[in-house]
Amino acid sequence: MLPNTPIQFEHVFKTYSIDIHNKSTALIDLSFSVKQGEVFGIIGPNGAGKSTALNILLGFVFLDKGSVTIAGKRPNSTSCNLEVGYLAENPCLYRNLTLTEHLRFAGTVAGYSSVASRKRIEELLFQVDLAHVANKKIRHFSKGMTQRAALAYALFHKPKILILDEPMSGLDPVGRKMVIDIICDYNKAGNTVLFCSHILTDVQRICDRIGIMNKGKMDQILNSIDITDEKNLETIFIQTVSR
Ligand SMILES: Nc1ncnc2c1ncn2[C@@H]1O[C@H](COP(=O)(O)OP(=O)(O)OP(=O)(O)O)[C@@H](O)[C@H]1O
Repeated sequence: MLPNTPIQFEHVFKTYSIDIHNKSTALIDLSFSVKQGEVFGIIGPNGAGKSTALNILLGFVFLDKGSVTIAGKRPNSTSCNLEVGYLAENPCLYRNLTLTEHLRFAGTVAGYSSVASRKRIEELLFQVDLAHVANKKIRHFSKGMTQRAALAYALFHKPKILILDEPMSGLDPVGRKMVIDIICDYNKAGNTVLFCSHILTDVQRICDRIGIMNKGKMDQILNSIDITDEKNLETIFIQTVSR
């Protein structure tokens, strides 16, 4: 069972050292939480600290001060990794392996038997609509197909929490819709989603709550239900980041 607050940032600070004299401040007192079963979208201008926040949550980057929990545990602990799926902005799949080979590997890592793994692969190929290219090498995939393949890989172990960095970037409208539908289906099954994106239309369409990050902190959190249309979100965004 996941806690009611599967993701929590409390007063998180992060500064990168660029060289011996220069530092770059990414997060300044970042606090927010994501509730069980919601889709939470983070938007914000370039350099606001969105990727740094996700990287800390996944344990790729260490925070300087504050605390972060995911699935009630410290980032990157073995028990929390079983609950978490992650899709990077530019997923690193092996160009010379097929999608089936990737998924079989995910099954082995997740401890599935070969029979259970075969069944799960079939389900996922159907879900991401890639059964027809299951045995093609990833290097022959388009950007949209690669994104869906990576999503299948991230979902293999049925994580309760899905983290996505710019999941729709670079996709055409059909590819975007497919990825959005997969995320929405996954959420309807009771799972929690946190993602960051620059595409306000998509954020508006799929999120329960939207956090606007600016200059390393969470400036405000909006309930999607209170935003009448996409223009409205754009206006709030621009007002927030130009303060
Ligand atoms: N590895 C790094 N080394 C040094 N500085 C970094 C590093 N990663 C990020 N930064 C700095 O931290 C700040 C926040 O960057 P971050 O990538 O988290 O922002 P972002 O909101 O994800 O931006 P974008 O929308 O452009 O992806 C920026 O000033 C950036 O230059």
